[in-house]
Amino acid sequence: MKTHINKQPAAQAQGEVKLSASDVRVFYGQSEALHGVSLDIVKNEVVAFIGPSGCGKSTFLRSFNRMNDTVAGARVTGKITVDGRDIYDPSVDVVLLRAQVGMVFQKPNPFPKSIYDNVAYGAKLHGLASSKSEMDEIVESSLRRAGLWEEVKDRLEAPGTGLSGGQQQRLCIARAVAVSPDVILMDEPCSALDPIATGIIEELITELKKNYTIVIVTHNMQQAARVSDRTAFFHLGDLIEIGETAQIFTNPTQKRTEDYITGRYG
Ligand SMILES: Nc1ncnc2c1ncn2[C@@H]1O[C@H](COP(=O)(O)OP(=O)(O)OP(=O)(O)O)[C@@H](O)[C@H]1O
Repeated sequence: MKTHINKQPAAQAQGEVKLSASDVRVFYGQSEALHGVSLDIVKNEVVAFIGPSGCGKSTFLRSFNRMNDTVAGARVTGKITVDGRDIYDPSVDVVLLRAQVGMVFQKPNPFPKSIYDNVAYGAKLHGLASSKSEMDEIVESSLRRAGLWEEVKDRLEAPGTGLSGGQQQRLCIARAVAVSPDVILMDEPCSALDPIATGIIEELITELKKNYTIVIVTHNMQQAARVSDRTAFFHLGDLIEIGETAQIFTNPTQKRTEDYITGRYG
C-alpha cells in the first residue's frame, strides 16, 4: 500500500558519504525556497534531482559549492559537509571549495579564450603545473576525461566558443576536471543540446562516475533513469523522496512522486 505522508526523504545511502546535507533551508530575501532538506550522497554515485519547475533543485544543487553566495539576498541555513567538513564554516576557502566541487551549467559557457586556455585557466589559478609540459599534460588528460581530446587535439589554439554546443559542454566539463575535483555538480547540462550531443554527455557521465561523485539536475526523466544510481524527487521546496532510481521510477512510495513521473503534473 502506498503511504501519502508528506516528508519521507532520506533513504540511506550505501558507502562512504561524500556530501551530506542536514536540514538545509535556502532563503531568497524573506522567501524560503528550500524547506529543510537532508540527504547523504556517497562517493562515486550519480544522484539525479528531479521535480517540477521552481521546486528548488538548482537552489539545492548550488548550495553544495556555495554558488548561492553569489546571489544577492540568498541565505543558507542548516549544515552541508563535504568529506565531513562543514563548507559554510568561515575558515573555508570558497575558491578551493569550488575546485573540489566543480560545476557545469545549463548553457555551455566557455571563456572567450582558446580551447587550451579554457582548460588551463583554473589549473593556472591554482598553481597546479610548474612547467609548460605539466600544463600540457593536465590539458590533455582533462580533455581525454571529457571525451573531447580526439576532436580538438589538432586545434587547441582555436577559440572554445567556435566548438559545437555539445563540444562546448564537454570543454566545460574538461575545465571543471582540470582542477582535480572530487564532485561535479551538473545543472541541466544537456538542456541546450541535441539528442546526439546529449547521448555523448550521458555516456560521459557513466565514465566520469568512476572518478567523481556526480549530482545532476534534470528535467528529462529518461535521462535521470539512464544515468543515475539514485533519484531525489523535489516538490515545492521539499525533498519528497529519494531512492534507487529504478525504484523511484517503477515503485515510488509517495503519491506526489508517482503523479510526477506518470506525467500527472509538472
Ligand atoms: N535568484 C533568485 N531570487 C529569488 N528567488 C529565486 C532565485 N532563484 C530561484 N528563486 C526561487 O526559488 C525557488 C526555487 O527555484 P530553483 O531555480 O531552485 O528551482 P528549480 O527546481 O531548479 O527550477 P527549474 O527546474 O525551473 O530550473 C523558485 O520559487 C524560484 O522562483
